[in-house]
Amino acid sequence: MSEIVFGIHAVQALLDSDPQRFQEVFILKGRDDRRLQPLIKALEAQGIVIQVANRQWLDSKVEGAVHQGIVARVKPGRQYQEGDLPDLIAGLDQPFLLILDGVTDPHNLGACLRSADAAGVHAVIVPKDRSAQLNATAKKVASGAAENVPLIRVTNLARTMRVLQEANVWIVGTAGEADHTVFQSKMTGPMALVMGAEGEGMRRLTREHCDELISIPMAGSVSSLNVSVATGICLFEAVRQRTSK
Ligand SMILES: C[S@@+](CC[C@H](N)C(=O)[O-])C[C@H]1O[C@@H](n2cnc3c(N)ncnc32)[C@H](O)[C@@H]1O
Repeated sequence: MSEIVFGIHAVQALLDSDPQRFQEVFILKGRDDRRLQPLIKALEAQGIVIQVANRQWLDSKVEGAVHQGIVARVKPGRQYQEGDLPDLIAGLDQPFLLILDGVTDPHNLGACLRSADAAGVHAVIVPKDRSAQLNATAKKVASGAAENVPLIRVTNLARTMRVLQEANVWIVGTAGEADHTVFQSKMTGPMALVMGAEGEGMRRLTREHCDELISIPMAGSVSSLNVSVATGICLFEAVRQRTSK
């Protein structure tokens, strides 16, 4: 079994975090740019096999995404299971979690993972039957974050939310119409932020299981933000609060 990782940042991030996972790397024939060269050198220094491939072959490996002239075949990373969640939380002082209730676009999943990683989120939770796959595109957009942040797929999201609440995790849902804004919310303790689907937002049951609903104030004519943008705003407001003395 192997997975594909592509793009300069994603390959670099995996090399930094877990070089043992590389099986082989393919670079575009004739590609000789300044951004790729240091990465090739670093890969070679780790003894990783590098081969040259033509554009058509590389394109065929990445589902039409932009590979920036580099595609790696790697061993699968650690897969987290639903049963890992209680242990993961138990080991944390102040759990900081992100729940994506129905984000189905791999670009959005990747962008949310990237923001989650940057914000120091301990795990991202998604419903098994209602989420984008962590495919090559999501990993590329995540820019290495997919290798770092545990992604946990759960069968019944409402049940998982109850488990989190029993562990004293405060669950903050997001909805454009909520009266309380993200800037008024207190996000300093153990918490899980819940984001909704691209089209319909959070499901009714998910919404009902939230302890609090917050909105991001919208000043213009558009009624909502892209889910990954909204994720970044809410996570970093939480980071601001959690890190200010
Ligand atoms: C494109 S929006 C969904 C819009 C949907 N029509 C709704 O009413 O929720 C996707 C997700 O991004 C987040 N989001 C976008 N704009 C937001 C805002 N102004 N306030 C809070 N959350 C927002 C929410 O998590 C939402 O479920």
